[in-house]
Amino acid sequence: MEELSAAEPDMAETVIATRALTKRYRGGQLAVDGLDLAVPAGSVFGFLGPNGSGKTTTIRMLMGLIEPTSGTARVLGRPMPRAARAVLPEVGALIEGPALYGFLSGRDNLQRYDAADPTADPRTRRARVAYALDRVGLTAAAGKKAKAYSLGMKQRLGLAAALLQPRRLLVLDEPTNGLDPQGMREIRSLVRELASDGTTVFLSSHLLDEIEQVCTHAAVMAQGRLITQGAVADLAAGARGRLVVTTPDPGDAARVLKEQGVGDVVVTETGVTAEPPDRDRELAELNAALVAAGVRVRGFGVERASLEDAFLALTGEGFDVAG
Ligand SMILES: Nc1ncnc2c1ncn2[C@@H]1O[C@H](COP(=O)(O)OP(=O)(O)OP(=O)(O)O)[C@@H](O)[C@H]1O
Repeated sequence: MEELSAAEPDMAETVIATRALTKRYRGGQLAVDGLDLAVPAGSVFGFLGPNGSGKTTTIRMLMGLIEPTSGTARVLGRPMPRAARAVLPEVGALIEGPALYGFLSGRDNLQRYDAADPTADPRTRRARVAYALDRVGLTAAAGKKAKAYSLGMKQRLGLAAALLQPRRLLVLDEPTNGLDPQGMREIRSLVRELASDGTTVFLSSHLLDEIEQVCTHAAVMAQGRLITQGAVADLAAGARGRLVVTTPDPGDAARVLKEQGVGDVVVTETGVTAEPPDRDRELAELNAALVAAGVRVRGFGVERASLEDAFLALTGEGFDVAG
């Protein structure tokens, strides 16, 4: 039997699949360059990249809002934009902030939204709206005018609109952009809840730690190209962690580690970090060498690699959140 290569994931289990997807804007800007994306069913998939890396352009192609210059995109197994009519009713999307009427209450906004859907039965509208409000925790504030909502509440109302119908896939473009930490937490826990019901969630973000906290899978973009994708745990495991020594004697600690041949020794506020040795035995020896040299070691160990470490290892540069 022929084996499937990594570039040909099992379509049945892949909710979003693109092949060499490319977008060159009229001005000549190559915004997305040969993208092969594979989003597994049931995942919370983080689409990560600094501003301008091509995330929104990709999402707009996936939703059939713009045509790719070349390459293909399949969403829920169907080609986009050709099958947009059949596919989009099963996709809830929150792109570039929700369009809301500030003078209407949250509830009335949802009523209007639901009424605009020709497939939505007016007799069950009230129940659908009540359910969606409850889902995003806005029942108590449903009667307030949307213009009085905080940014986080507006964002949740936008999500409620996406949840009026049962969806197999949710596509959220920077859902926590501009929110305060509390608002970000609310959206994150909502995303987790939705995912636990089996909905695949595809969300873009320029925040590494956000992806790490909420996503099972991720793809990393830079300048229109895919750098890597896969399970978050695997991505992070691909990078080595850091040796972290907590000590009030960082200068001495750094000197001893360098003498022991340890690479990339960096003095921090609380001690020293460095490249970890390859074997555990060497780790114990390093600790012994520090103590023998009179360094007061308060903490010593290897910290698990983060997605940021993985990104650094892949690109050789920091993740520039400002783009
Ligand atoms: N309509 C357009 N016409 C021409 N160039 C565009 C257009 N939209 C985006 N671009 C350019 O394409 C590149 C990718 O932009 P895109 O918005 O897809 O990135 P992004 O990762 O979503 O960033 P952001 O988070 O800032 O939206 C950028 O260089 C941008 O300037």
